[in-house]
Amino acid sequence: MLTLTDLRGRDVDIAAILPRADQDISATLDTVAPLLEQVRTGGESALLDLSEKYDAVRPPSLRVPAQVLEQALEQLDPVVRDALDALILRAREVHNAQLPAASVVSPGPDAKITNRWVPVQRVGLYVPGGQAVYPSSVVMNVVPAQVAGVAQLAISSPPQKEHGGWPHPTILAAAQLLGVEEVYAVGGAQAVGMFAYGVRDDSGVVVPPVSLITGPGNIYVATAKRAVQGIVGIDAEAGPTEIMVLADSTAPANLIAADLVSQAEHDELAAAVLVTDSAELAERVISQVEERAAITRHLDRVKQSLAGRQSAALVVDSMDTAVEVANEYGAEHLEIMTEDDAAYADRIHNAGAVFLGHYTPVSLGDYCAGSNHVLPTGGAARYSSGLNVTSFLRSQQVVRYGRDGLSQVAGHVQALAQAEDLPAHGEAVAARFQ
Ligand SMILES: NC(=O)c1ccc[n+]([C@@H]2O[C@H](COP(=O)([O-])OP(=O)(O)OC[C@H]3O[C@@H](n4cnc5c(N)ncnc54)[C@H](O)[C@@H]3O)[C@@H](O)[C@H]2O)c1
Ligand SMILES: N[C@H](CO)Cc1c[nH]c[nH+]1
Ligand SMILES: [Zn+2]
Repeated sequence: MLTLTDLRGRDVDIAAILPRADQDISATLDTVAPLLEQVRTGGESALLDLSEKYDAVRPPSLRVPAQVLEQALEQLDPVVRDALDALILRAREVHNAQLPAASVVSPGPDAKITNRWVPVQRVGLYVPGGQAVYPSSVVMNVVPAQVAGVAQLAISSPPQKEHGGWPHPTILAAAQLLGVEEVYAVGGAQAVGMFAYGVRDDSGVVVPPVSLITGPGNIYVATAKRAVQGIVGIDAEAGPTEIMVLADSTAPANLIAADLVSQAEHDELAAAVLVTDSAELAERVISQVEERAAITRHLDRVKQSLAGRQSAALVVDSMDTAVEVANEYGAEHLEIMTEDDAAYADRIHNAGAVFLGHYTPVSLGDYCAGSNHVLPTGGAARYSSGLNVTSFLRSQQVVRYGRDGLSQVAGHVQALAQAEDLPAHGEAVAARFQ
């Protein structure tokens, strides 16, 4: 199932041997582009047709009525409600601390630059719901958006045949718990298209377009987000889940196996990777993974994920090489289980989030650590962050110089305008003193 790749003694190009799925975003663009075009040109009826095709149900309407949201919360299992309350509390505390402060700088006399943080006005939050149910992703999207001060939040999640064509009731209950009233029963690439282009009919706007789309999803969702980037902003490409465990010979094989299987159950395309300098540990992990995978509830998905090209146990010459591999891979989640986790963590540049020690499994971060579980995948952790409060803010500079302030630098502006052969720039300054 999980294959051992022994790289010891081999002089390899690390980037070339990294385990990655065959079906990535580039390979999926051809499938997703026509769906987006169908939504752009066909509006509401196209969205309903696509739900029928991909979710096997035509929802009663795009928007979920208020009473359906209210009823979902009323009927929510109290144990799940307690868990959601606990998650919301921790997530709010963590995300409140991320709010950046404004700065005011006077770089000279009679000169002031204010750097302020302005929330995006309207955002579309995607909550997955194809193979599993993700109320936790409601919280992970909504809490940072609310802390940032976003005025309009809209959620979209796939319609469910067993629930009358509405998104799963636990997702609706989580939305209601957080006070989000605008919820749509649309999934996949079509939901991304709906948010990006908006929907109009003869009587006017049905769904206003958003400025930013955030949230996780499968390969179709992540691909659609890449495709609409530029029309709208996106948080990051947060596609099929990845876990990499960086471990030395001191690590417990049973816990590593449990964590690899835990993330493999998300999706056939999920990636579970171990990188270690201990062949003996790798062999023990592989055998424990096999035992667990054989009896786990979603064994078909798990087996496909572990057998796919994206999953592997990599054995390398040294822990230095293991760190190099981890940085080159840029995992969504990187667990570190070594004799000195903090020291290894200091050497990690590229990872969506880092989980240290035996008591910090990724599934804790998925649900209740307080950290955000919407994280970049496919190597995007090299340049993107996990979802956070600043994902919903823009830095905006407000500039004010007075007459004295401008006169101090007028000569420099003239000199640079001449040097760039843009004399009208200099003349605009000179005009103030004529
Ligand atoms: N990176 C992160 O932060 C993060 C967090 C949570 C979950 N995830 C990932 O989210 C994903 C959830 O996936 P899911 O499938 O359960 O739900 P989903 O809501 O992401 O996807 C379901 C939608 O996919 C579309 N779809 C399915 N098959 C299709 C096809 N052949 N062609 C076009 N569209 C198709 C359908 O429209 C359906 O509504 C998993 O991959 C999981 O690993 C990632
Ligand atoms: N592991 C996922 C992030 O890739 C998040 C999640 C939600 N529910 C369970 N897990
Ligand atoms: Zn998970």
